[in-house]
Amino acid sequence: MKVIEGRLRGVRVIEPIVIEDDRGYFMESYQSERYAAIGLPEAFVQDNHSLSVDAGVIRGLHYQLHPKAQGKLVRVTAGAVFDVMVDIRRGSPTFGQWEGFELSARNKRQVFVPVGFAHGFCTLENNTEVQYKVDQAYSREHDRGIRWDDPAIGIIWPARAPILSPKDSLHPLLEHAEYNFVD
Ligand SMILES: Cc1cn([C@H]2C[C@H](O)[C@@H](COP(=O)(O)OP(=O)(O)O[C@H]3O[C@@H](C)C(=O)[C@@H](O)[C@H]3O)O2)c(=O)[nH]c1=O
Repeated sequence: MKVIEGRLRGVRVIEPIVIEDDRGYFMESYQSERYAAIGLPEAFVQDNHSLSVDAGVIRGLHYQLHPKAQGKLVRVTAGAVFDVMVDIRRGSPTFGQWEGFELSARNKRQVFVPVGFAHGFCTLENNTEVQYKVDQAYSREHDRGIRWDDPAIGIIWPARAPILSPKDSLHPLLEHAEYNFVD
């Protein structure tokens, strides 16, 4: 597999080896020893799967506070997204900066989003399915968000009038958000 380091420290893009034959293809989408060897968590404890019916849906920017902070291994199994992560580790030289990657069912890329990042994505196609592994279970009390369009972050999203959940349209700006990650 090919591993590309992100610009923001700890972010990784993984391109699995895809073995094609007359029937289609086979790939190992996760293998604990190999993924741990490139710096990912030893164990993931929950798998998530979401469907967004429309292109132009933005989900994010989400994170869980310590002690329930999550690392996430994200991939797309139908459709495509622009996947974004924002560094919110206090003291990080890249604090407040973002990075984004296109993930699709076609390119089979995976992104690892470490603890200390807010994460979100914008769907690029109808009926997009995102699947991701997390290394801490969901905790509603620790779940937090930052506004997708915070001008201080300045994410260039591929949608002008995105479709948002009511919750996601009400998140605070980064300067008012609660987070407890230290670099
Ligand atoms: C994330 C999550 C949500 N839920 C519930 C809460 C709610 O009733 C329903 C939908 O939740 P949300 O609106 O938060 O779902 P969604 O907006 O898809 O949230 C996800 O967004 C992406 C960008 C992430 O990074 C994920 O970690 C997660 O925060 O599912 C769980 O039961 N377990 C979970 O792990």
